[in-house]
Amino acid sequence: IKSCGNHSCPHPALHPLWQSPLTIPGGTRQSPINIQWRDSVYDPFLKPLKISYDPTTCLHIWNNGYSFLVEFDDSTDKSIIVGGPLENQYRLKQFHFHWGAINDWGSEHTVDSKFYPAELHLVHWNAVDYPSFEDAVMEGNGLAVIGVFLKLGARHEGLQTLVDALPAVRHKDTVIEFDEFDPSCLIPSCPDYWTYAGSLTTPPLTESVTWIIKKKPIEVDEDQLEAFRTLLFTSDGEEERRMVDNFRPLQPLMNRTVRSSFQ
Ligand SMILES: NS(=O)(=O)N=C1NCCCN1
Ligand SMILES: [Zn+2]
Repeated sequence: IKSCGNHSCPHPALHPLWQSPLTIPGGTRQSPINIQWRDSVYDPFLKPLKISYDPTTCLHIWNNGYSFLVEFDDSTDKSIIVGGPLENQYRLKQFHFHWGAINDWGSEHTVDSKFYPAELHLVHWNAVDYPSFEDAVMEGNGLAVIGVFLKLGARHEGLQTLVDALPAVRHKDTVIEFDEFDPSCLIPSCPDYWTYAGSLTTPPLTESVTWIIKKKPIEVDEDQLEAFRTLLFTSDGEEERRMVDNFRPLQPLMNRTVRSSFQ
């Protein structure tokens, strides 16, 4: 995607960078969506989600010009999730965040039309059926993304390890080694989640994601959210553009039902 040039940016949801021309033409299962709590359907056959991450699979943290992401060695089944709505196990590839310029918005999914100030995505791929992440990205059951909402509250000690590394990846395409991090510290212990069939929310926007959205948010403090907002979309030497409002507009639900794991 080209940078959006230097026009004044309208409301983030209208920002051309995230606008519909990039939606897969004829898309019937695009993400993100608004989760209307009362329209979600309790499914008693949904299993608890089982998460087992090995912190030694953590590789590096980098700024890819959309977000900052922590990438994992996905050459083995050391860091996986299984259960929940999933038919088999999925390998952790990376996690990243989406956030706003201010605390009134920033998440990609909304709950009863409420935005959270940020949202964490843990991206996994189906290594049982497909040989690589790149292959899985093209398949309807190729990916599973856990979404966790961030709300303003107490400081999150696990997140602080990440926040402390952000100045080193301030510019697009900067990377630092990052190891021994267990992202399960960022996932609420409450087992409740919603799940639905959707898509990636950044290119290639493919309709390959089983979304698992945790009902309970994690709490982070104002300084930690502000640290996200010190990152840049731009490379070193370019005119600085703050990395904020990196969330895609809500997409139509169309013929989909959101299931809940709880009553
Ligand atoms: N925000 S998202 O849906 O996770 N989008 C992604 N696009 C590229 C691969 C990883 N994830
Ligand atoms: Zn994301």
